[in-house]
Amino acid sequence: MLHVGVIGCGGMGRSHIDRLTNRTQGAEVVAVADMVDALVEKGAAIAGPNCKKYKSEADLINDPAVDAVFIVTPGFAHKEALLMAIKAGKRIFCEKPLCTTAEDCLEVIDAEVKSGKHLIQLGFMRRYDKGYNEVKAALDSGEYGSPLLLHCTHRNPEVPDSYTTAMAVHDTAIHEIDVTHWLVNDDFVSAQVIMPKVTKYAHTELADPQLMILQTKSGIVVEDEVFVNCKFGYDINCQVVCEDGVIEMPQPLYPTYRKNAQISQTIDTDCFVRFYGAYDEEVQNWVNEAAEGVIGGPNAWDGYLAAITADALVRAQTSGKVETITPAKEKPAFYA
Ligand SMILES: NC(=O)C1=CN([C@@H]2O[C@H](COP(=O)(O)OP(=O)(O)OC[C@H]3O[C@@H](n4cnc5c(N)ncnc54)[C@H](O)[C@@H]3O)[C@@H](O)[C@H]2O)C=CC1
Ligand SMILES: O=C1[C@@H](O)[C@H](O)[C@@H](O)[C@H](O)[C@H]1O
Repeated sequence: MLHVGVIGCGGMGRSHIDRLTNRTQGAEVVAVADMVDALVEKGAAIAGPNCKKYKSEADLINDPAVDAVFIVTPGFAHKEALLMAIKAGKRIFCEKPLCTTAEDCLEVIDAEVKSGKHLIQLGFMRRYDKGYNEVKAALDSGEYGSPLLLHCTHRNPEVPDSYTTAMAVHDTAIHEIDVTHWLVNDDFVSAQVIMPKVTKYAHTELADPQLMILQTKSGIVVEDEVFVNCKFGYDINCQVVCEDGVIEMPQPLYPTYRKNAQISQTIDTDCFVRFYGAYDEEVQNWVNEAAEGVIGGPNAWDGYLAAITADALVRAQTSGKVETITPAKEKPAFYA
């Protein structure tokens, strides 16, 4: 049994506590931590009566009863917890993003490499989604030829007032940055953002929607419409245009209804429902792989590549220019 401590008992943290407790084999949440007492209580209540409660993440990480930690705090708080958990030699599942700056990601990478152990998996759950995996299998079969162009949409019904223009990149498009680089197995070299007319539903400071354009080393173009006040639902699409055909990611299966001369079908309204199966799959895999001491999913280097791509997109939001993406160092052999 893998004894897990979960840091951060907000929306995503409680979702992972429930997943680890009720839908994952081979793991038990033995401790939770949050700065807010009421949230510690809520998180522990999901895990059960034996769960330890901490206010300090350091105390949870250094508890010898904790074999592995889940870091589910906001991105800006990840670095400190990651460095502490690496130092303690704990297996880590860290929600996206790895860190909010590329420099911080490199510091974490250096610490992991120095530890000599593969410890960190990142919460890029789309790599575990059935639909994306079907697209990947079709691409890898070679039957459709080389991918040339990807059309993606990432639409959320709404966002809180605290959501900023840069978060459209760091918090939202970061999923397409990772999953499309994984789908086509190529790294991004340039980034551009086009700002259309702003929706009347965006709060005053927010540019919404945004069209983000990325290009890979081999020339593949990914265009991603990020629209976080679309109002109608949580709508994720991905279409890959290849030399010998087009592959479109399937949508979740819901019945279609015919009434009053119209056809209708349900659209999910949040990521928790849309990617329910993917979150369960990523966590079960991470637990299974703990026995072998390997990290099979997205690792810290993937987190760094996503961070430098995100940084270029954020620069492009204000410059209006095509920004280049250059890693500050070669991929360490450790991540080969
Ligand atoms: N993979 C996915 O689709 C999703 C991932 N996320 C990620 O999950 C993480 C958490 O997001 P939410 O739960 O939505 O945020 P949230 O703000 O609801 O919860 C974060 C919690 O962390 C606590 N916290 C902050 N710093 C702390 C510290 N140093 N020690 C202990 N507790 C601390 C806060 O008190 C808060 O309760 C973020 O990295 C976010 O990007 C969130 C939603 C979906
Ligand atoms: O990760 C997530 C949120 O943090 C983010 O705010 C949303 O835009 C994404 O759709 C969701 O998957």
